[in-house]
Amino acid sequence: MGKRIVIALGGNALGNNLPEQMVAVRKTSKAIADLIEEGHEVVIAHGNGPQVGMIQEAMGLLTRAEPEKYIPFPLSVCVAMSQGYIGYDLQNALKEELLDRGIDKGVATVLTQVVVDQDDPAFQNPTKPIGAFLTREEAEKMEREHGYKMVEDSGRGYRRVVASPKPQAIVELSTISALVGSGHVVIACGGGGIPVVTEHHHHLKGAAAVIDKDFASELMAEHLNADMLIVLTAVEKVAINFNKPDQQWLSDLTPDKAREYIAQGQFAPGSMLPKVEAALKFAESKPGRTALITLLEKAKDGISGKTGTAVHQ
Ligand SMILES: Nc1ncnc2c1ncn2[C@@H]1O[C@H](COP(=O)(O)OP(=O)(O)O)[C@@H](O)[C@H]1O
Ligand SMILES: NC(=O)OP(=O)(O)O
Repeated sequence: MGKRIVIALGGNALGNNLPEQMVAVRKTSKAIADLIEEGHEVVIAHGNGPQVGMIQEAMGLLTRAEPEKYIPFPLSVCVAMSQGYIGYDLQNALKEELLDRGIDKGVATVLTQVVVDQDDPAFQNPTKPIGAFLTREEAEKMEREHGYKMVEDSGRGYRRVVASPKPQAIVELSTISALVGSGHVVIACGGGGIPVVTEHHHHLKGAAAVIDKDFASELMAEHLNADMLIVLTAVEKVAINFNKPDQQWLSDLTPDKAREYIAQGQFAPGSMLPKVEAALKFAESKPGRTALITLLEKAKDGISGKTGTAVHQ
């Protein structure tokens, strides 16, 4: 029987720049269309780390070059831009792939705002890596010239980090739910959602942050009463002792084991840790719910229990 599935697409599903993205979304669309063809209801969220960093960098260059002409763009607006252009590419590639298979379904991106708490301690402690991977020298230059906080990201180079508060509520949830309920394929909560804080008189104010898309996808999966949360990334399974001689790939993970491994520091912050935390939260949110972490091209096999790391009670 078809399941309701929320998919969180990682960086490798989108590429690092526009030409890479246009190629990547075609492959991504094939994997998603396979699930729709099998009768699953699919809701898609995606990351935006490289893209939002690039957009903010480009906007920063413009405003620094001609400060009398351009006003700096807030980070929340950069997140909105990243949702727009990734959603545009993804919805077109997926629509085309579905039509090629004779499936005529509406596919649309919902520009999504996600409420965060303005007192979230994350605002005082930036942890979310965005933008390109840099060398140590380049990172030190960024620190000196722009006052950015830079960190080493899982052995892949240095990246800027920004605040990443936890998602509290999805503003456009009822719209997303109505579209999904009437058979449309929805792309929502892109880049974790545009972070907003609530002010007086229903006013929403953009916040300088990038929400983790794994946590936003988890929240959306809970609220849409999804059966599965699938986090698609660059590894087929989650490992303990990752990249060490005694590395061990995990097929099944109970919430208790996940907590034990988290306490041991088995999962890198900013990369695998939020995925395992989101999977654990979803698995515990209601009996019968499963979260799966695997490769994009293994999504179909993962759903049928052949691969990936499944987190369930
Ligand atoms: N314990 C672990 N098991 C598997 N992968 C891990 C682990 N710790 C860190 N990683 C790294 O985390 C990466 C996934 O994080 P990241 O690339 O940030 O995600 P995304 O796909 O959302 O862009 C994997 O490709 C892997 O290199
Ligand atoms: N917003 C977000 O989580 O992006 P990445 O998945 O690219 O890090």
